[in-house]
Amino acid sequence: MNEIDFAVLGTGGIGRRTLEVSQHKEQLRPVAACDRNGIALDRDGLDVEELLDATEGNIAGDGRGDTDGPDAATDGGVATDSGGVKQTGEGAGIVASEQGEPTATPIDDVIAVAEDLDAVLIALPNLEHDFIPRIADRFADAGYSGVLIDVLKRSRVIGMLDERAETFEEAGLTFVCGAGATPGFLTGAAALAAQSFVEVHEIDIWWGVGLKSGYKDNRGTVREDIAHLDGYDIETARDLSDDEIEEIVEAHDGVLEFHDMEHADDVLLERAGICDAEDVTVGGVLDVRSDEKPTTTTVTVTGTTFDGERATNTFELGDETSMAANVNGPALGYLQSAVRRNRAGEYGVFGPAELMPGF
Ligand SMILES: NC(=O)c1ccc[n+]([C@@H]2O[C@H](COP(=O)([O-])OP(=O)(O)OC[C@H]3O[C@@H](n4cnc5c(N)ncnc54)[C@H](O)[C@@H]3O)[C@@H](O)[C@H]2O)c1
Repeated sequence: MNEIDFAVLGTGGIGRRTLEVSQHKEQLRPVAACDRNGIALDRDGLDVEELLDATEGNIAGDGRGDTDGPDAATDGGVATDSGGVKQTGEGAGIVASEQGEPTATPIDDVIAVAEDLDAVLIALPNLEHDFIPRIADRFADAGYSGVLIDVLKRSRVIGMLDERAETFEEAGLTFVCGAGATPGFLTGAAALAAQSFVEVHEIDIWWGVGLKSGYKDNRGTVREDIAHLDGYDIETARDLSDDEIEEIVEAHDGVLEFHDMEHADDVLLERAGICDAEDVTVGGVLDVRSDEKPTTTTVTVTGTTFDGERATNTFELGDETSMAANVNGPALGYLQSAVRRNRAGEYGVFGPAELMPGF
């Protein structure tokens, strides 16, 4: 496959690792990356190592994905150090890199060079449900006709993207939604595990993540997960200060357990025709004090075979595989498949249960 030039929107806990994992994929060339405060651009390929060094422990933002302002892209503000985040160089995030330029309009700046891009991976926080759909609108309005791919989690966003399918088709845009680990990798695994059956009764996704780098380096991820705890929702989670988040983590001794999460695995499996959304459950355990997984990530698919046997197929991840590996490997794998589809003239909205990721 020909080389793929891609951009990453958001270089926090996920986006930084996207860039790092892409270094292991010959055909992928990261040429643009932005965060809330800045943008790095190089048509010959970013110096990923330099960018990662400059942003180590130095992520611009508070995990909110601020959408204030007239064009709803960024507040252009400067992140503060309130969460104990080390600031290296001047300013926060990408602007600390030699390649970074400050900007008040990072997403617009990527859109301005989008005609040179084959794909754009969106690794932005998602505490406003229409944030990513609105970003997609802006790429489509600007005439972008490549791949957009996100790692968002919430079920209700998928419908908002589906509503835009016709617009994407007309624009020649291929959108892959929910293409991280869960939803994403594990949704795809469930779709594959379902193939033994003629009827699927139940799909259970149970994940374990150990993230010693904690809230300060994974702000969007931890803030959004807290929204699933009893007594919280995305509005209350969005309003929490960094200190309040650290207090919640402290109150749980660093281990947060979640049940019945609103993860889009359910609607993505339903739209792929595998089972009803209500037959899918997602839960898991996040340990922000240790890199060791607190529980093994498992997907179980229970169904009935054509000859009447009821059985459960199980897919399990190795405990040594990190969240960064299980989100970014698949996200880049789906990105490659999506570029193939796009080049073959297939446009619209796809979910991770509908295409196999490339390697
Ligand atoms: N599907 C999965 O399996 C999976 C797993 C983990 C995380 N995620 C999702 O990935 C997303 C990112 O999480 P994270 O922990 O990397 O977040 P983070 O807070 O560490 O990083 C977010 C990045 O986005 C940038 N940003 C925020 N608002 C912006 C704006 N308006 N314009 C430009 N840049 C902006 C920030 O500067 C930062 O670089 C979250 O939505 C999280 O839920 C998905």
